[in-house]
Amino acid sequence: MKEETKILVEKGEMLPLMEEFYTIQGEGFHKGTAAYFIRVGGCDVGCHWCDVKESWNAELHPPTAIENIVENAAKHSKTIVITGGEPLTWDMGPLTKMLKDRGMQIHIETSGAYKLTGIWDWVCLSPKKMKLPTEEVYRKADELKVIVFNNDDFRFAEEQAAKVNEECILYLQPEWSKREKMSALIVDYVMQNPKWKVSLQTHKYLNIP
Ligand SMILES: C[S@@+](CC[C@H](N)C(=O)[O-])C[C@H]1O[C@@H](n2cnc3c(N)ncnc32)[C@H](O)[C@@H]1O
Ligand SMILES: Nc1nc2[nH]cc(C(=O)O)c2c(=O)[nH]1
Ligand code: SF4
Ligand SMILES: [Mg+2]
Repeated sequence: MKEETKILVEKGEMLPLMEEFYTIQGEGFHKGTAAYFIRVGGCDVGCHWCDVKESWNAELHPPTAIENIVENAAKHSKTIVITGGEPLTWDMGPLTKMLKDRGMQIHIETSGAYKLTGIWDWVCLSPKKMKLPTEEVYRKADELKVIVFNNDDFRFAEEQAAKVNEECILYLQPEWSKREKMSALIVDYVMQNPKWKVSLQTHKYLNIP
């Protein structure tokens, strides 16, 4: 990478862009809502069941000027979801400011493992055992979305729920490869513990991105 590009990426003025697509938010509180997704490359959290491992290596994704990202997004939707990879690997300040200046609603999908940068209308925190969220993101999370891969994830979910703010909406989402077994367990758990709600990856059932 050219030195010049590296500096712009460090400042958050260019970002390694994996893909961008207009679709329906499949998960969590805003499921069913049309939104433009910006998927930024780079993540070293290392979830073994991650459904987008191609995003991990930032070097495989072209550094892209945020002006170009914003221009494309503006053509499609007022609701923007920034995901990855782990978007908080990078300084989200410049991108989110530019999107806000264009009057957009901006949501983030994050593990919360790194410093929370950027201006957000909605923070979806999906904590991971290997790299726990920062204290700030627990305070700012609008929804907590815990992925359930095995029984221990119910314990982990309660531990994480104890750390988020009072208004945060609590979701349990089955890990996709275990969806049959875990969906049944989640249904029972939510009926026993109704502060939780079920979240499914509805876009996968709809066969959309
Ligand atoms: C691919 S991640 C990218 C954003 C960020 N790194 C994170 O983990 O929140 C987007 C969302 O998909 C969830 N996810 C990833 N792989 C999954 C799987 N196999 N089954 C269910 N949810 C999954 C993550 O927990 C997260 O909520
Ligand atoms: N439709 C759709 N909804 C999503 N919600 C969160 C996603 C993500 O990968 O961050 C995602 C995704 O990849 N597609
Ligand atoms: S934190 Fe997100 S992108 Fe990174 S490995 Fe885990 S699910 Fe995948
Ligand atoms: Mg996804």
